[in-house]
Amino acid sequence: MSPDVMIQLEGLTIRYGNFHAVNNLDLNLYRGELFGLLGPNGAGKSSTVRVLIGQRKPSSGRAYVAGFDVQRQWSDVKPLFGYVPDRDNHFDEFTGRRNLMLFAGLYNVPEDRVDEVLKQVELSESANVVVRGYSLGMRKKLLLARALLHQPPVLYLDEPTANLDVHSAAIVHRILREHVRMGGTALLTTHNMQEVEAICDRVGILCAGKLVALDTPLALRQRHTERVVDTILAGGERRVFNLDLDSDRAILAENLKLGRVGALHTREFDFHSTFLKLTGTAFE
Ligand SMILES: Nc1ncnc2c1ncn2[C@@H]1O[C@H](COP(=O)(O)OP(=O)(O)OP(=O)(O)O)[C@@H](O)[C@H]1O
Repeated sequence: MSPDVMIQLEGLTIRYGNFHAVNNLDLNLYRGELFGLLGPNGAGKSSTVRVLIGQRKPSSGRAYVAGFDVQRQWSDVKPLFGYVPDRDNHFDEFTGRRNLMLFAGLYNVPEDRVDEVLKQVELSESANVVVRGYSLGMRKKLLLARALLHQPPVLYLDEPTANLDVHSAAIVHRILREHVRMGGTALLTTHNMQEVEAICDRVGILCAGKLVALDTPLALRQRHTERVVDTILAGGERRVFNLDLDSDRAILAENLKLGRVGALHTREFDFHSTFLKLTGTAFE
């Protein structure tokens, strides 16, 4: 294994009964990489993460973190990651600080680290408020603070910015980018395509348990973008031309030559369109 590989999935297969939720997945994640695992509902993202956090055994195949086998060397793997689940499990009747103190005790982390992570996620002012009074966004940030406590090299995050306002989402993004800038690895699942384009170094798109795309968001967008222009022709007719089709290009050129194009707008295809195209065609 290359020293830069932090997480390695080898032929990972997860079955529920006869149903393949994840089917023979090979994937390497590197140090210093923020990786987005994408896919429609039911694609197998959470099942994959469940193996990595030790909640589920693979039906076949292997998962390694820093060269340690997740099944066979769990005690070496466990301290290497922090996990932000999609649903929180805080002690509601305790303050934010007390919640973190409990975990600091479990991880043998010095108490001043608690105030550091509270500051990092901008929860210092609410540290002494009971969690029952926290908003959904504050709860999520408290989960991230907990995952960061023991400064693990790997972070797994299940939809880390769901329910967060723009400001809080920006805080999470900044923390994740900082984590990978310092050589850490982050694996996040998300349905937010803007987030993917904004912060992910690479993405893998799962569809029905199989990897259908793996690259940088930009490369995927460039490779799969349809070049489409919307026009309004003389007489008010609206027409869409696909520049990847010879026939459409020829008709558009002819209309331009005859001065019949009143307005022309090139569509900006974003990563959202790329995702829909990749996941849609994968079912065909
Ligand atoms: N415990 C389980 N028992 C049976 N089937 C399951 C179980 N957990 C997941 N599945 C099925 O496995 C498939 C993959 O589920 P998984 O939760 O991994 O998908 P996902 O990509 O995380 O979806 P989402 O985006 O909705 O969270 C789905 O069809 C799901 O119904």
